[in-house]
Amino acid sequence: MKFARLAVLVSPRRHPEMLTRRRALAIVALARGLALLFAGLTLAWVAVDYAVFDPALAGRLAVVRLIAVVAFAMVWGMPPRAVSGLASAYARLLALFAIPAVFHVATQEILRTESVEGLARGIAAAYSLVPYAIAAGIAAFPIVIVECAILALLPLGLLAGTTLRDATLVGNAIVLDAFWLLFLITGASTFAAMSQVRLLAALIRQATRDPLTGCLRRESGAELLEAQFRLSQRSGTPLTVAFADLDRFKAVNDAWGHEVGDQVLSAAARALRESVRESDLVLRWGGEEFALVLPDTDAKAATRLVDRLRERGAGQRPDGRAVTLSIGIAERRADATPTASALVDLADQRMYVAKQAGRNRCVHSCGGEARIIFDLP
Ligand SMILES: Nc1nc2c(ncn2[C@@H]2O[C@H](COP(=O)(O)OP(=O)(O)OP(=O)(O)O)[C@@H](O)[C@H]2O)c(=O)[nH]1
Repeated sequence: MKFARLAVLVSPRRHPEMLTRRRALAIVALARGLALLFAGLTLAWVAVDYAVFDPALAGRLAVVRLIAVVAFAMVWGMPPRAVSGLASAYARLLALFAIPAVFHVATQEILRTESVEGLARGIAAAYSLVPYAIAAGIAAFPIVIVECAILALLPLGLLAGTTLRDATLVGNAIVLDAFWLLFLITGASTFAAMSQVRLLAALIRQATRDPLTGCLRRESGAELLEAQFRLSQRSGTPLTVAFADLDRFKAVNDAWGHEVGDQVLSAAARALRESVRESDLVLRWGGEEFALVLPDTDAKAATRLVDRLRERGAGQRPDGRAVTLSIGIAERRADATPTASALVDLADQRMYVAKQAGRNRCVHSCGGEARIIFDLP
């Protein structure tokens, strides 16, 4: 697995915007669903308590349960857009996990002073399993290692709290077993949670990437370009689009067939992807055309991309000749383009100017010089 794909499972800071958005939506939906389920189960269990405990004890437990039910209902009903994106998802997730934690502390406090026998003892023992249930709950969410580790502190803290309160339990083999069991459940849950992230990332990748070139599909890329354009307008930062088109690509297909054409196209796309920064976007605009979106980059800085491309090359045709590209560059502020599509159109027009100037050229401004990209023998 490539490092970038592995990093996606470790920290949310390495996630592409699309994955962050989908993950946030999934976490919120799952948290709401589980909150509703737990509210129902917590309420229904009041009847079990009354059936096995004496009414005074069942009554005290019922008060705690009713408070938990209200709290779960609040998690379910939290307004979805109170905070945007992952922040909203985290708020709901933490609230959902905090409720059983507080419930556990309160019910253990109540049960600690009671001596119960028979079936009641069995039911009372179930109350001490809440930390394991919390650890298992991690598995329900598409979350990464860092997030799992933070959530795992809750059940760990609860178990440690129980142990430290009773000095006779410290170092006790049964308690050590309990910790091992908790680590085991947490490990399995973390693995399940990460698998969900991986699946989500793969599905998003499949839906948004062009399978031949690995570049963003035009539809999904255009949505991200729109977002970058608005961001750049709001923050006043530059935004450049470089429109690149392979030169005389039809001749490759005609001479060596479509399969070889596909290989040449995918090698050129790889060269483009490897020449941009990680924060840039490479869209397959159509056929052998690519739109490179360079946030926080002005037209002058974009020439560095052309320099990197010159050094790296865009691949070779089967006859050994270098594949060349014609590139048009436009920048939102300098070219005063009012919309994202106007920015792409201008870059596209300049790409045609580069074609007319003899191909293998890059054009930056209207009426500007068409600079040669690759030095050909
Ligand atoms: N193999 C392959 N060919 C493709 C694909 N998409 C588009 N093409 C081909 O790309 C070629 C583009 O041809 P033209 O638009 O004439 O452009 P060109 O030959 O590159 O010439 P200039 O752009 O003027 O330098 C066509 O033959 C398309 O069939 C693809 O996914 N795979």
